[in-house]
Amino acid sequence: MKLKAYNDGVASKTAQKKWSENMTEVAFITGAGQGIGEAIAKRLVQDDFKVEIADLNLDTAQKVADEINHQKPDTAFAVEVNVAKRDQVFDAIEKTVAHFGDLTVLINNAGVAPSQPILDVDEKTLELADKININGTVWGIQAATEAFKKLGHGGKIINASSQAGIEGNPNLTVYGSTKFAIRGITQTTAKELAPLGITVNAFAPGIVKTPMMMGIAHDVAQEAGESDEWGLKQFSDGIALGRLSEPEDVAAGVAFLAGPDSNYMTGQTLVVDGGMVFH
Ligand SMILES: NC(=O)C1=CN([C@@H]2O[C@H](COP(=O)(O)OP(=O)(O)OC[C@H]3O[C@@H](n4cnc5c(N)ncnc54)[C@H](O)[C@@H]3O)[C@@H](O)[C@H]2O)C=CC1
Ligand SMILES: CC(=O)C(C)=O
Repeated sequence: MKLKAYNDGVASKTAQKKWSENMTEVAFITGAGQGIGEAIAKRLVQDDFKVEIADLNLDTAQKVADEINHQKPDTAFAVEVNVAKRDQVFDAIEKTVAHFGDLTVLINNAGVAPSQPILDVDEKTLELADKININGTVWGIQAATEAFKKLGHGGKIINASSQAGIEGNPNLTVYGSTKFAIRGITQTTAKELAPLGITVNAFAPGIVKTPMMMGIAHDVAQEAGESDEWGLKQFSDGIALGRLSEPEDVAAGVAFLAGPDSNYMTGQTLVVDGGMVFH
């Protein structure tokens, strides 16, 4: 009975309709003011999406939106949001629907990545990472689900995990635990929301050239008294494809999850890491 409900939900008429009638796709992307989120926004606009550039930093979000609108007018809109705050996430998603008239995809991309040896882990760091990476994802899923229900159609939710959420990385106990949690949240909500025609998937990047990764490499290097270059090498050695990831590599995987070719996928984590972890 339950299985049937899941299957009916994923293949529901509303969800199918949304992705087969060439209607406007609208994606809300958190942490889109820089790095991977920015690349996702730019890629989705190429794929004919309208995009909400949601970030804690309104200046960078506005800059990304301006760049996109300059290339393709009226396709991007910036909004300030702290994903750790439930009310702000709901407000920002309501603003998106008010601005674009719809919401079809949520990308919970915003995150922070503290790096500390286990004995240095403190309450404040653990709580902050959980609030942003885990709670922020839950608030996003709730707010998008409410919006999809009000709009009368299904939708797609895509969450940022990491290779560090599939295999443990030294010094990343705090960060890695949040990224393991994202895969759990993705699986449970995929089952729970399938009857509403909502799919939930995650993406797991490897070592991506963004300000976040440069910060982690720096912290690890400081800890060992080595150079930043050495720090980066600790993470980049062992990538089968022999190069670090560009944000655009990840955006291509996310575009697949956001588009119709992934309609029969839910609860999965797409690893885009150049061959680091194999599961
Ligand atoms: N860079 C990498 O190598 C990898 C990154 N990831 C994940 O990909 C996602 C994006 O990472 P990057 O682009 O590298 O990070 P980044 O640090 O370069 O950019 C993150 C963006 O999120 C925003 N942000 C931070 N806290 C926020 C909050 N409370 N509310 C709203 N926005 C907030 C920041 O202002 C920034 O614009 C993260 O979830 C990260 O954990 C996963 C695997 C590897
Ligand atoms: C930042 C990150 O997700 C790593 C190192 O896997």
